[in-house]
Amino acid sequence: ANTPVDGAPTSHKALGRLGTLTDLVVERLRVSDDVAASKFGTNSPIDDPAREQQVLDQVRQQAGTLGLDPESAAAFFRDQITASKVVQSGLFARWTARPDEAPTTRPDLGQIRTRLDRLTTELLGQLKATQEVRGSRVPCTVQLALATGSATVLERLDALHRHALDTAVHSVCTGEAVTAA
Ligand SMILES: C=C(O[C@@H]1C=C(C(=O)O)C=C[C@H]1O)C(=O)O
Repeated sequence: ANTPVDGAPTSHKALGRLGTLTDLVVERLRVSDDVAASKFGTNSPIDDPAREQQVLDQVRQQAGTLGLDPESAAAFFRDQITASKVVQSGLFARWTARPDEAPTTRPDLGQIRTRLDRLTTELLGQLKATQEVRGSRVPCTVQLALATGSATVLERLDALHRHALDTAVHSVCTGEAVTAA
């Protein structure tokens, strides 16, 4: 599926019925690189509880409109937030240890958050679209392994982003984010 993010088309890459969902999860992790670049060397902390609350409020509201259980959707997004902070702290550590690898430009956090808000809507759409397959535990586990495995190869994820991806998808098949309202 072609999902316009930031005006630019992104092509569907990861395989199987959870491929598009996984692509969006990876996209959000990549945006976390930009978040880290916007905060590194500034007073902005990696942890921003007020912003997290705003993200989760948007999630609960839009989930309800879609007929997804708001708390299950919020649980999925708490994992996305945890995964984003895994990426951010990993990159902070990397850039502190090797300043030559640190970003030389500082993107605007406000613009990045607008992009994250659009990804929230797209991710919720995919939670809705995958409700059926996510509800069947064994097929879901197989599809998730296929999607994350192919995304890891095709997107050339490094160890940090692979670890963050595992964190981000860990409740996809557990029923946590599955239930209809
Ligand atoms: C991505 C950010 O960093 C953290 C992660 C968040 C997220 O994944 O949505 C929200 C707030 C921060 O705790 C941010 O500050 O926007």
